[in-house]
Amino acid sequence: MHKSGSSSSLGPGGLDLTQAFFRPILSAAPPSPTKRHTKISVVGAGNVGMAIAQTILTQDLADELVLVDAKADKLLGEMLDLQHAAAFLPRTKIMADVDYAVTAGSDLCIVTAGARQMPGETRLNLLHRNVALYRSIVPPLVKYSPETILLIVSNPVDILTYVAWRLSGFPSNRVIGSGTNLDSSRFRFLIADHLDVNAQDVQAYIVGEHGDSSVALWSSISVGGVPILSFLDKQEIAYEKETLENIHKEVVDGAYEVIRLKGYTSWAIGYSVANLARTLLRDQRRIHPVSVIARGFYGIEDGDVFLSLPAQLGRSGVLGVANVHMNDEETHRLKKSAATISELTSQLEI
Ligand SMILES: NC(=O)C1=CN([C@@H]2O[C@H](COP(=O)(O)OP(=O)(O)OC[C@H]3O[C@@H](n4cnc5c(N)ncnc54)[C@H](O)[C@@H]3O)[C@@H](O)[C@H]2O)C=CC1
Ligand SMILES: CC(=O)C(=O)O
Repeated sequence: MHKSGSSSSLGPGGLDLTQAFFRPILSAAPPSPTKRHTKISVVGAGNVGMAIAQTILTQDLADELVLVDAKADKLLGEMLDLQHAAAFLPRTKIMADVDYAVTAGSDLCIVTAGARQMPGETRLNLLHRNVALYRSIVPPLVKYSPETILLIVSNPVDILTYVAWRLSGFPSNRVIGSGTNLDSSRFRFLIADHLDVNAQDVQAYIVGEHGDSSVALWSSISVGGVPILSFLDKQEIAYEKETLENIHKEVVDGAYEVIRLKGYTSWAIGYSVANLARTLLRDQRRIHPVSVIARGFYGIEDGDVFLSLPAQLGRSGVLGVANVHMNDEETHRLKKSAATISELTSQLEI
């Protein structure tokens, strides 16, 4: 099966309909493309893959969007359903196939395939099932797109980013996990809700594991450029540490709650990953908390552990890690989070 979204320009009897509708303008030079052609592949056409695909389409981030999944009928159905929205969307060629050849020449490959959590189950529980899948997913992506950036989403995302890095043989700047970009959005939403401000004016990071051992960086939070905790201290406005802990707990519990209620999470991760795709492919050089190789940063000395740090991203992938202020407690928690991931990573044979 190799299905494509392009319609043929040949009418009945081989008539070229393009020529019939449009007469070419007389021009000495052939028209030159105005922007670089961008191809994004999404592996896994489940809840998460499709939320990402639809956000990429509505935000006009790709010229070609490819879907790959193991289930041929589901894949074809999803492709047709998106193609049928063509009249309402920016022009994008949508293709789908179970064969990875369709992904050839991708600028960005986003991997969402894999088992997901059942209500109450942790992300780390999915590890062995999803490592097995990655052995059949990463090598063909690399074969067909040796220059691509791999953006890993399946859980446990930090360890699978390490697995993808090892299986791909890519330099570490081209293998990124969506990490706590999503947790940080949940965090910003909750802070904004408490203060009744716009979440886009809240600068706040969650770092470490995308999961239970994540770390909230309270000491560097600012709203509209005002550093919140030092402002409260200076104004002698009392706040309870417990209130802060509860907000972080709400972030950690957020995914469990959505999974309990609707069975899976999808919309927020769709926006989170589209946001990363924009920064990477449009070379925006923005800083995102995403899963990167962490050794050497913030006192982390554990092996080849991947976890989220505030990283600057651009067209070549990870450009660097920002030196955000952390107090001693935050640094300690980050190192503990690294140890949790490192222990599991070191048990894998890749
Ligand atoms: N990093 C993050 O922030 C988030 C990660 N996730 C993770 O994303 C993953 C996907 O979640 P959902 O889309 O809800 O699950 P889903 O069950 O709806 O979709 C998974 C898809 O993977 C496909 N698949 C399975 N094996 C495959 C293979 N070998 N090759 C190609 N496709 C294959 C399945 O056919 C299915 O369509 C899970 O691991 C979940 O935990 C979910 C939300 C947020
Ligand atoms: C499922 C998951 O990892 C999330 O929504 O955060």
